[in-house]
Amino acid sequence: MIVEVRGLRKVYSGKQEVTAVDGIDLSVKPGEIYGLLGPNGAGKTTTISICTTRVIPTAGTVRIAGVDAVANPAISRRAIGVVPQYNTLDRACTISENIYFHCLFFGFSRAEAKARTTQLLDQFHLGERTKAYPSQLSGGLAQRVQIARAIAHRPKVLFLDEPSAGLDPQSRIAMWEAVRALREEGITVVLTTHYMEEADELCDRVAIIDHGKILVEDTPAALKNSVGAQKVYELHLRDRESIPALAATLAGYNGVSKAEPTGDGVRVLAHGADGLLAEVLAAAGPYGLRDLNITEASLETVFIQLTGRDLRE
Ligand SMILES: Nc1ncnc2c1ncn2[C@@H]1O[C@H](COP(=O)(O)OP(=O)(O)OP(=O)(O)O)[C@@H](O)[C@H]1O
Repeated sequence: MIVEVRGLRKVYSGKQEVTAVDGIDLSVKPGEIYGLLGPNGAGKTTTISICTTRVIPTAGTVRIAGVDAVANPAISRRAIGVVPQYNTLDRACTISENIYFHCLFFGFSRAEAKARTTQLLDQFHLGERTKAYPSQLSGGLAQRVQIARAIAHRPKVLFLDEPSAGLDPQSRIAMWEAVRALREEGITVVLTTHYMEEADELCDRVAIIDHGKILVEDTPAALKNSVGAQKVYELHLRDRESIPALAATLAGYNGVSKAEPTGDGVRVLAHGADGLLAEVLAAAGPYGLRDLNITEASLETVFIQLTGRDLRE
């Protein structure tokens, strides 16, 4: 395992103590893209900050490529690259200088730093903007420069904290492609996200995290399979008093793996029996069916099943 986290805890002290990370264990295999998926405040950033030596844990251990990151932060920093949640490019330097000085900082000679900078500018399609300053870049471009800079010293593991926060959909897809290319190069990637599509599309394995704990961890496909349904029907009803009765009726239908009351209706997890939708509609009609939303079972469905909450809440 290239990243091994055991019994990790972080309690922030202050007027009110906050337990941000509450006993996390995780193991990341070399060459995989590993995602921590969870809502805001789940403890993702704190976990990554400890792994990248920026926050000291209250308890627990982190080993990166075999090195104890808490006891030997300076050594383990050579093995990791970090792209934090916010743009940390040096605004007084050009794109090219940001990468070049990073290389010098990690002990490259001037000639090596120059060659590595040229190579990265080319690899990340930044060649036309080498003399631009960070303030002149779009969010997507700045993110690309941050990734290029983070891998300049050839780390084994790249940590990305919410890499697509604030990116438009096109830049997000470009970023996914850049991250997949890093996996091809043999770089292990650990990222945090609260976008279930991102975890699903990009990650080889995902840990769902909430209130500082990992609830489940597996491949996106296995996590979705665990729900035991392909489709989710969200029924919104006018007559709220009858919701429990309707949920109980629907739960007995052939092809329904679960039917549960929600605030204003019933959520039906269905595993694709022919004609089921028509039966559900017929049953819900008398209760004042206001709206129906049908989606594929997703990591969001997994999260809702585990916590009773929406990822976005
Ligand atoms: N420096 C700090 N001091 C006190 N509390 C903190 C500190 N940093 C984070 N927290 C709290 O710890 C909890 C976990 O925060 P963390 O940033 O790790 O979560 P997150 O899942 O990354 O969420 P986000 O995506 O919003 O950053 C939150 O309740 C947060 O308010």
